[in-house]
Amino acid sequence: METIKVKTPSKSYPVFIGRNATNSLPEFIREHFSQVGKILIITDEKVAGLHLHTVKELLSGIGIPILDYVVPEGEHAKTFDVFFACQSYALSQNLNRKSMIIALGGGAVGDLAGFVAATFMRGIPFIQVPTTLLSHDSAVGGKVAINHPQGKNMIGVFHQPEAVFFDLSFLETLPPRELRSGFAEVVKEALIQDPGFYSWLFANVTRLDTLTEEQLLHMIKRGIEIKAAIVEEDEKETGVRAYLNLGHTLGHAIEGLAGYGKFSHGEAVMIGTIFALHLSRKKLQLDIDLEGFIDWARGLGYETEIHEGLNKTDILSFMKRDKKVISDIVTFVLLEKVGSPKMANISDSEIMDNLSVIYRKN
Ligand SMILES: NC(=O)c1ccc[n+]([C@@H]2O[C@H](COP(=O)([O-])OP(=O)(O)OC[C@H]3O[C@@H](n4cnc5c(N)ncnc54)[C@H](O)[C@@H]3O)[C@@H](O)[C@H]2O)c1
Ligand SMILES: O=C(O)C(=O)C[C@@H](O)[C@H](O)[C@H](O)COP(=O)(O)O
Ligand SMILES: [Zn+2]
Repeated sequence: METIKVKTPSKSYPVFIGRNATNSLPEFIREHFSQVGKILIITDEKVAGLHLHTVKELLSGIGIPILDYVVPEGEHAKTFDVFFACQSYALSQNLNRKSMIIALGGGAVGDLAGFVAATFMRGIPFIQVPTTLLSHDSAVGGKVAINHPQGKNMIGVFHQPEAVFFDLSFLETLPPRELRSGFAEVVKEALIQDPGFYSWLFANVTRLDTLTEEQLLHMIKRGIEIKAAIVEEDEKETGVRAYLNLGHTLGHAIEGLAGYGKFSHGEAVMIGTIFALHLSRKKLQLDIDLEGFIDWARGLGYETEIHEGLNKTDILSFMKRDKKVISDIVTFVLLEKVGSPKMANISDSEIMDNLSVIYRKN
């Protein structure tokens, strides 16, 4: 099993990665959280059917009552109503400040359960047990949130987990579309920080359905190392952490405007990344074979364009509420080189002019 240590000003914690990494969860809780009175596992309907019994079985011998609360899948979990229902359930089961939450699922579950943990009685500990490729990104770094109809992750806090157990065996049940969604965040991490890793991905990953466990482990580990290093330097996003938002300015707008679920998070981020690469070429003379990148993305099954139903004016208005906006100017993460990101203010008219590159031509 691989272990990566994350050290932020508010908390240091381990990330365990490997097949059956969750086998070490009972021992970790016994060793570090023996005083915990109750554990609440928050998971979604799909993951509950697939993996909840395994985790509950593992924890059955630790002598702490284990409860579970099952929420809807995907972005449907990141709503105020579901958040409130989790709090109500926790109160009805007499959880208190000596309780702990386990987030079992993908990024949506992790974001929701982490926010429930951060706010229940002003904050209790939680452990991330990610089950998607994407959640190598979401489980690390402590951004936890729910959505508002006006934007993604608008209501949230920073609340670091006590540990992350990334069990590769859970990925075996992941549908191809979810693998694709997660791979977009791997590409993002490579683009912002590691040209060698990016070249490796570009040369070696031409299909997502034939990835070996060794390849998956490599990309999850390297992705987490990159994320952890950035979060260690800037836990609360006052500076470099914003680089992890490459592709997200437009990505969040596409996700939100199309209706959550139409594009998965990673699918939308991939289109946002293509737009950011296009702007980077134009504004910062980024030397990249963008057409080759787009062909690669298409070959992996990504949509690389959007249709007229998502109109430019709505996209711009949505992006005006992005958390990186400064004095009403939309700020994008661009690249000077692969591995060298830079923040850039882009005027509304420039955004409108350039958005045409991501519209379907016929
Ligand atoms: N906090 C952060 O730093 C951060 C980083 C990246 C993304 N995010 C958020 O994460 C979310 C996207 O993450 P995600 O794609 O993992 O979300 P998700 O939790 O919605 O999972 C995607 C789908 O896969 C299913 N699933 C999960 N694990 C499975 C498994 N092992 N086998 C079969 N099906 C499984 C889920 O039920 C769901 O339908 C978005 O809300 C995004 O905003 C947060
Ligand atoms: O950890 C971060 O910082 C990120 O930006 C990671 C992103 O992949 C993730 O989607 C995050 O939730 C976006 O945050 P937001 O602040 O733009 O809502
Ligand atoms: Zn993301």
